[in-house]
Amino acid sequence: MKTTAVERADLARSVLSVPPLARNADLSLDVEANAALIRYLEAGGVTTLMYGGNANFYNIDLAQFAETLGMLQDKAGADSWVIPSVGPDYGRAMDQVAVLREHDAFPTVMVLPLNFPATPDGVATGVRRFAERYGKPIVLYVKNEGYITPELAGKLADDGLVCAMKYAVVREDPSKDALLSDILQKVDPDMVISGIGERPAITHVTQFGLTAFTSGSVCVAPRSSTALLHALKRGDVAEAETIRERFLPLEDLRDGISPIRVLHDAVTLAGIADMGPMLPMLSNLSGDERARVEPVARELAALDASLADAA
Ligand SMILES: N[C@@H](CC=O)C(=O)O
Repeated sequence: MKTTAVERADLARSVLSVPPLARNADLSLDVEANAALIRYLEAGGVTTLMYGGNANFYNIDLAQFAETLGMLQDKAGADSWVIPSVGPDYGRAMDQVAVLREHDAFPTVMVLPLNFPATPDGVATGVRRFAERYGKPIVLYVKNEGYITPELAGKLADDGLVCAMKYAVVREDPSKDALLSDILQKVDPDMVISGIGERPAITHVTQFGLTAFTSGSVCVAPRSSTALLHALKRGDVAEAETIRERFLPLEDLRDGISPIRVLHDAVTLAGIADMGPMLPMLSNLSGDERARVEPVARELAALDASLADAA
């Protein structure tokens, strides 16, 4: 596992996968299933694993947070980079520093965005205090308009407290995004990652100059998502658009039902690894929903497997 400090080049090296977390029936960690998903991603060329929303780190308790860090350190490949998440609330994030000190190998963590009422000044202060206590620059996750101002985000970056920003404000038309434009006046685009999967990734990279993208559906189709990243890097937008199309049936289901729940069960239904039950406050798909997701997930995984066969 990568243990060295984050460099700009690290961000663009791989699609930043955002995997679900596999659990046994009693909600304990299913180590073998998590390892199987990690191996599936790595075999598809994905070496960055960010455990955040799709793994429901929002609701993980402190003991299982520690256990998960140990498991990820143990199961990630030698060249892989694992980014766990902390928060989303301030007190919990500060408490998690003690656990991170016992698992000091991780180069950074992402601070999850809080849905409870918050102010930009309060968020900037909370992130600053967390990063100072942690002692390493963090990944700032901007998911909503008004969460933090471009100026405050830029100040955190200038002060060396932020090594990357995950930008995930959903827009009807991602090419029209005044907030992102303003952020890029204050934060180096090399530090900013498109954070909403394959759908807006091409626009974010080609029009705004973002450095790479995060994806949940990469956990079903790692080769395809990696091919999309490579196409973008060599400027082949037409090829990138063609690859992106493959993801839209699953992304449509995710957006229509629940991005996190559909991904969790899609990994199971595609036969990649059994993710098991979801940690409260989330729950697995209904029978009807599973019936809609299964063929789509299987088709995407099969398409991805055909890329391996062709290689
Ligand atoms: N939310 C996006 C990207 C990850 O954060 C996804 O799940 O595809």
